[in-house]
Amino acid sequence: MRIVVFFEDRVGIAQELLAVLSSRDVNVTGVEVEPPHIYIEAPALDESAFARLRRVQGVRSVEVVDMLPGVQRRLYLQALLASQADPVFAIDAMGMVVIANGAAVTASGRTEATVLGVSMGELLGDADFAKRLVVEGYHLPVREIELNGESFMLETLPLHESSGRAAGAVLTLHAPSRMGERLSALQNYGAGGFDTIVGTSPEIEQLKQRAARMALVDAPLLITGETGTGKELLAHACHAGSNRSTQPFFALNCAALPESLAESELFGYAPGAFTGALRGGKPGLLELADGGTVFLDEVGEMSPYLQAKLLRFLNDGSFRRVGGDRELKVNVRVISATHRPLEDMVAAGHFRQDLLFRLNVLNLHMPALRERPGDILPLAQLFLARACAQAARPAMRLAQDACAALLANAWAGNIRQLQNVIFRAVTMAERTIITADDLELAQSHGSPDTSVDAGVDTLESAVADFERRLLQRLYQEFPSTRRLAKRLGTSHTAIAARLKRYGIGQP
Ligand SMILES: Nc1ncnc2c1ncn2[C@@H]1O[C@H](COP(=O)(O)OP(=O)(O)OP(=O)(O)O)[C@@H](O)[C@H]1O
Repeated sequence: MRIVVFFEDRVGIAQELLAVLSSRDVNVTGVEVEPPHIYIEAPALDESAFARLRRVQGVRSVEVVDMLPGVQRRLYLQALLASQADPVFAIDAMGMVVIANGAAVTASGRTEATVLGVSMGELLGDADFAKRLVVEGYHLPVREIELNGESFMLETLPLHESSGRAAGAVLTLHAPSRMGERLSALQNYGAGGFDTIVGTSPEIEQLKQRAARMALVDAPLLITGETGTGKELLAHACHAGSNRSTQPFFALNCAALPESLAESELFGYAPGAFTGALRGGKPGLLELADGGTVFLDEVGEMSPYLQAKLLRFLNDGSFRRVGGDRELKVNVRVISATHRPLEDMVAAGHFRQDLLFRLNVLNLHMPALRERPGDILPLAQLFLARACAQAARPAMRLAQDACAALLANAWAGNIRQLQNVIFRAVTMAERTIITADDLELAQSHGSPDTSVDAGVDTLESAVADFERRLLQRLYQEFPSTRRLAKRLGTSHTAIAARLKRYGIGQP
């Protein structure tokens, strides 16, 4: 049993409370003092013990609680770390690993026990790592590193004790292809609003005007558009421009999680819902966002079961936590997004028509980048400035041939791809002028599919040609054999052999 005693702050009161318990032979197993509260864990306390504690001078109340706050914070911290898709290490002032999240343990290719306490330099195969950390004040500029044969962009956040003394750092390892995305997320979300949506093309201006009107209507909104066009950014801007702007905004990518995890993330779970669950249960995003907005990305990927549960929530605002029997009601605006044609999915029986009606009360369409070429260079300039700041490089500029190459590219991966191309160019460029050669763009400009049947001799050569172009294109987004193999559902060695055959990614 855990209790919290709320007291008037006076010297010695904590000891007095513990003395009361020890005089009653209560075996106290945990104590946390956070004046004016003391939290106590003990096997069992009867009413008379409660009454006795309440009689101690200065005690205002004694209540039962679910968890000691320190334990709760630790559990939340663990859950927070586990929810991070990117590897995160916390290291001490000597460069030794103190905490590693699940992704970090996996990326290191070791077990948790053999990662903790090991020097980060050893993991990175860089004997001078700790020395450099100290010299640079635990704040290294973003740079590419290798962990267990895979490349990452390393971001360092120094940690200081309250006295100002360096206590170590938190290291986050981002896949190079996602670094630009992260930069933007960090910098845009702080500001919020439609001004964060860069672009002056008539298409985007019109969209922003419509979106600003829709932001104020408190009804579900569906955003359609190709992947990487800025749907999440638009969703956030709609939240920031709504009457809910001071309330929370939470996003869930329905494609990234298996059904059971997506369900508990969204709806939460009740105490004891499953083995390994937090004792007191866990609120889901809908509860946490009460009064605010939940953004459901890739909503077309939701399982039929979750579609039914979401539909029920949209119908009357109520739901149950996983394993819970209590009906909960919250006031949350749902903004969803998809790059899939939901009408076709309805026709094929993969998406519920009634759910589509509910989600699609309002709708906005994000145009692809190639449909608004006027926005390419302003966006490139924005990402260039951000990447230089993040990578601690002097200001850079785009040469004319680089601008021409950017304008001629097909941008199958849209703005996210543009962001990644610029970020890589900044980290790799030797000089402060970025030329077309510094940009890792696929050779074939224009629509990637138009020339598939041109000049085909044999099926074999046509397939090889397709394979080469596919890999060239995907390699920009997944620039490591391991990731590319995962994306294409094949083995690491099969991809490595093909990349070698087509000379992709070779110096
Ligand atoms: N108009 C814009 N101005 C500035 N940054 C943008 C703009 N549009 C998109 N971005 C940035 O491009 C990246 C991709 O955008 P976002 O994640 O919003 O796309 P998405 O359509 O939701 O992608 P997906 O469908 O893959 O989830 C983000 O980092 C975002 O901040």
